[in-house]
Amino acid sequence: MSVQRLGYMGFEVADVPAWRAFMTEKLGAMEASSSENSARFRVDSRSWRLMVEKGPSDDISLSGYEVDSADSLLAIKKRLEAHGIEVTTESGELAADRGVLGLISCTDTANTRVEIYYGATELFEKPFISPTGVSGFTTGDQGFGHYVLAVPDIDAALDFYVKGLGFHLSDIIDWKLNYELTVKLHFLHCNGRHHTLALAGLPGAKKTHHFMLETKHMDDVGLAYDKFDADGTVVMTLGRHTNDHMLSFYGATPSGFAVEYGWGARQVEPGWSVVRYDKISIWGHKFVAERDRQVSSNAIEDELIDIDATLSAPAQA
Ligand SMILES: Cc1cccc(O)c1O
Ligand SMILES: [Fe+2]
Repeated sequence: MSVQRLGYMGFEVADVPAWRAFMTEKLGAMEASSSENSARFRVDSRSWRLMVEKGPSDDISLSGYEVDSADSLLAIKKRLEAHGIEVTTESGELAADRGVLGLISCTDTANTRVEIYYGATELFEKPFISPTGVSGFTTGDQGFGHYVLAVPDIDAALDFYVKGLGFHLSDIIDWKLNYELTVKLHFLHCNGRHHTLALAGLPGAKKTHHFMLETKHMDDVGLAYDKFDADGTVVMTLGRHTNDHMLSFYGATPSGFAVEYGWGARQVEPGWSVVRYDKISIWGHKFVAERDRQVSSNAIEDELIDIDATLSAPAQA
């Protein structure tokens, strides 16, 4: 028994209002609930997929993995305990808070909380409607998206997620970040999504490198790209990945890590064989330096203002 799909994620963020605006106005997610210190968001028929709670870390607070039944939940609990991982059976109150029928939890080797549940809440009677008109997000059996974590001990993390939770390796990319630093990225799948989780052996200030949402139409990506470009928050330009062939860009979140917004990924098929890559992208995905971001959006803005001034100037006598 292994985890079946990524059901939800939680982030601890310093600025909840900024995240409420970011999730709805930039990513086109639907606000499910909010208070002064927390908010939850929908991207499909489920009652929620992303949660932010006020706190200083500006980093991942938990991941929530789904299994299909009470029996599966018991089976994964036994698998984890047999692997020496301590598992907590969570209270009915916390399960009710998550909107699930059964909930257990453990902690990964980088001290990140991992929840496993069955019986999430579907809200077909309250259809998902994107506030920015996103056509829809690719979720369902593939879970709601993917995320990349920087971990201090890659072998320990792989043992937890592969031997413990039952992930399978899709492929490896040796990502040459600069002349001195090449990071080995391990891409892991637990369903047809090419990767639900990627691990980088890279002790960093933050655990979260990015989380990813996949849209149903390519134009959803372009329309979102323009929003990030307009306020200078594109972190990596449009590009297409070598391994999952996703067309995507990366934008800055209010917490300093990135969001990847993509479309058109290929899935892991039966008989998939592990390969390796030297590049993360077939084309594109160029880092946008802070200076360039500001210049590009301001320059465009200035140009538009000049054009307006010209158009509105009184005709020369
Ligand atoms: C860095 C990176 C490389 C390949 C696929 C991804 O989704 C990704 O984020
Ligand atoms: Fe990604």
